[in-house]
Amino acid sequence: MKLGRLNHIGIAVPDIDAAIAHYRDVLGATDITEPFDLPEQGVRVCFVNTPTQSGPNSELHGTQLELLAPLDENSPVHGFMQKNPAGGQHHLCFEVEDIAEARTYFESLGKRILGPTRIGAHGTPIFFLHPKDMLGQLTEIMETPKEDAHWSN
Ligand SMILES: CC[C@H](C(=O)O)C(=O)SCCNC(=O)CCNC(=O)[C@H](O)C(C)(C)COP(=O)(O)OP(=O)(O)OC[C@H]1O[C@@H](n2cnc3c(N)ncnc32)[C@H](O)[C@@H]1OP(=O)(O)O
Ligand SMILES: [Co+2]
Repeated sequence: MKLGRLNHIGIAVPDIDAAIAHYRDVLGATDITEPFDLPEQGVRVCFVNTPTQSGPNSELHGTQLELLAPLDENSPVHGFMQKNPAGGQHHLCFEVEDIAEARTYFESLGKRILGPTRIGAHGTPIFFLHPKDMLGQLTEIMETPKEDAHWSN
């Protein structure tokens, strides 16, 4: 399996509107998407796109932050928020060419895969690897979008 780009950094937050105001007003983010609910994933989510090195007006954005708030106590983020009420870095998401091949690969290594492969917030297949098997880092694996989606308002 070949590791692809770091697609996004997942950040859990208690209040997504307050978090948007923080990234906009404190950190000066200019490319933040409207938040939306993903009930099947138990989260409310939005993306903060940072500019590329070539400046904020280029077509492709730089590193993307995925802000996540739990929808209810059944959310997979709920337990994390209980332990980290202020929120914080939640997961890393790496891209791969072929999600099925990647799933077989990690299974062959005995890594715990959390739930079925499903469509994530970027509209492509994802799965998660247990943090205890990944040096304490909850790791999302995502199939590379066929054309790089530019997430903006
Ligand atoms: C909308 C899709 C979007 C996308 O990109 O497309 C997303 O990224 S959605 C993101 C939210 N969804 C998920 O995170 C799904 C996978 N996560 C899970 O299944 C759970 O969160 C799980 C199993 C990782 C943890 O669940 P929970 O906290 O309820 O279980 P435990 O308390 O038993 O935790 C076990 C153990 O792991 C530690 N832990 C929990 N979360 C994290 C984390 N984010 N990073 C590192 N470690 C984590 C927790 O502290 C426990 O450790 P212990 O030493 O036993 O206390
Ligand atoms: Co994610």
